[in-house]
Amino acid sequence: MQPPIPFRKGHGTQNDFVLLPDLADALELTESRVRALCDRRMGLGADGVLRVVPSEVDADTWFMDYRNADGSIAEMCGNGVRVFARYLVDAGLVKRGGFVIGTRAGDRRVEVHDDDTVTVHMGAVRVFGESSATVQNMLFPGVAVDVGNPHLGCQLPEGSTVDVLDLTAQPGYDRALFPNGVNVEFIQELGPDAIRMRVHERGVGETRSCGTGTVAAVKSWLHSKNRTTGSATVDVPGGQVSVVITDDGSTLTGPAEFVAEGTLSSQWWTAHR
Ligand SMILES: N[C@@H](CCC[C@H](N)C(=O)O)C(=O)O
Repeated sequence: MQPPIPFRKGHGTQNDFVLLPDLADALELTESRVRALCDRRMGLGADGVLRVVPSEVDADTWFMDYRNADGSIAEMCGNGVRVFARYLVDAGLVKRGGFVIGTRAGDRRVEVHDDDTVTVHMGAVRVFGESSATVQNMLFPGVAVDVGNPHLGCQLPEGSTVDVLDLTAQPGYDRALFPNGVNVEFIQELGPDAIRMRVHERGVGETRSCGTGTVAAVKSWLHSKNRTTGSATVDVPGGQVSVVITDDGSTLTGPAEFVAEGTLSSQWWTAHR
C-alpha cells in the first residue's frame, strides 16, 4: 500500500502549483495523476506540478520536475522555480542565499532573499522569428522567443488594452514555427519601464501569471523598440514581477508564497494511476 504522500500548495503571482517532495525519486507521477492533482474540483487545483527530486547529474543540486496541468512536460517554469527555491530553503534542504536548481532547460541560479522574494537567473533569451497569433479572428503580430521554452510575444498597438481579449480558447499560431506548441503573451506598454501582460499557457490555458512569459514579454517589447537589452516591471493579473535582460542573460524577480501543506490520500493516489 502506498504511504500518504506529502504535498505543499504554493504560488508565484497566482500561478499556482502543487509541490511534491520526492527526495528518494520514488513517486510514479503519471499524466493522469498530474491532471487529477491540478483539477480544481476532483483534486487540489493548480496550473502545474513541481516534483522535487535529486539531480541525476550533480549530487548537490535539486531538480525541478515540472508538469503542466494537462500532464505534459515543459522545459522550464519561471514562477515555479521561485516557489521550488523557497521550498528548498524552508525545508532545510539548502541554505538561504544563492544556489543552483536543475531544470530541463539547464541549471538556473537562484537567490532567495531575506523577504522571501526570489531572483532567478533565467539564462539567454533569444528572438527566433516574426510570427502572429489569432484571437477571435483578430491578428496580433509578434515575435517568437526562446526562454528555454517557446513563447510568442505579441505587442498590442499603442492605446490598446489587454483587458478586452478573450483568452478562453487557445490563440491560433503557426504550427510549423512552434511544432511543440507555444505560450502566447499579449503585451501592453504602461510606461518607459513598465508593461502589462496576459498569457495563454501551453498545456494549461489562461493563467494569472507566467514567469518565463514575463521574460519573453520584456524581450518582445524591447525588440519592438529595436532594443536588445533593458529592464521592466511586468504587471500580470496575479501581481507584479521585475525582469532584467542583458547581453548574456536575464533575471526574473518576484514573490513565492505558500498556501497549505498536507498529505494526499493513498486511496486517491492509487485511484488516479
Ligand atoms: N507558468 C510557467 C510556464 C510553465 C510551462 C509552460 N506552460 C510551457 O508549457 O512551456 C512559468 O512561470 O514560466
